[in-house]
Amino acid sequence: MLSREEAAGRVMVALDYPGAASAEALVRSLEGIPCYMKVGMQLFYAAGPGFVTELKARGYKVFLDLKMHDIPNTVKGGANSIAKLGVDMFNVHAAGGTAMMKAAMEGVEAALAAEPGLRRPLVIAVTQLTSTSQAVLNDEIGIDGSVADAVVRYARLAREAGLGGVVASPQEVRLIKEACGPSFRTITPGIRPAGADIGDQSRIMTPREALAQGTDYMVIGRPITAAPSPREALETIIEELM
Ligand SMILES: O=C(O)c1cc(=O)[nH]c(=O)n1[C@@H]1O[C@H](COP(=O)(O)O)[C@@H](O)[C@H]1O
Repeated sequence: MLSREEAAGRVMVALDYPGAASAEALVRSLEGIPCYMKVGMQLFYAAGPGFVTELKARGYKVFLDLKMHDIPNTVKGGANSIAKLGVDMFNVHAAGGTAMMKAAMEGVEAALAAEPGLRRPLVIAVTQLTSTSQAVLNDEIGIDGSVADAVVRYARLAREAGLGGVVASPQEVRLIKEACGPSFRTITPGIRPAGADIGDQSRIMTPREALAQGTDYMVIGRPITAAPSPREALETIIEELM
């Protein structure tokens, strides 16, 4: 059983908006609910780091979702810059390999060494995007085997590189925890309350199902942001988790 506060803390609201004004309106509509805020590419590329530091200054937990995937030296520099923003969590693509993920950790360590007192962010790796189906993985991308196998392989790499968790669908949470241990965090998008539009997601579960799998955090965007009342939609999800 989760308390209301614990349940809210498991939800990461995806602020997928074209600019600061619309994102700010959503943040204001959820005021007082202790959920995580996720800033992704659309908002970050438009509003910049100022929006992130502003959320932190107002006491929000922030997941900066920029999914870095580049050569190790570049990712090290990117991770260094992100760590200096004081975010709680950020991600890279596990497909960049162990050297790239280790470089991300080095970038964080360098930032912490340069600025003692900086918050240590949890660095996580994206495994297989939750929009990727089994058929797309095998027939289009050309990776053989099951999605779950690919996800677990990436999760093991991320753990070996010293990362704290992975992004995957809730359908793979149990296998990830088995392979990497209970304290290795799972962050799961692909969350759809019963009856909600699936949209471009492929590997989905309801909030309650995802929680039952043992997920640590669930990333939820449109089921909240596109609802007539985002606050009511979030409250309903929180109730479902309690
Ligand atoms: O890293 C992510 O957050 C992410 C990884 C992934 O595999 N799938 C995925 O949907 N996401 C993000 O999670 C959010 C899901 O949004 P909705 O589909 O609107 O609930 C979006 O902001 C995506 O960018």
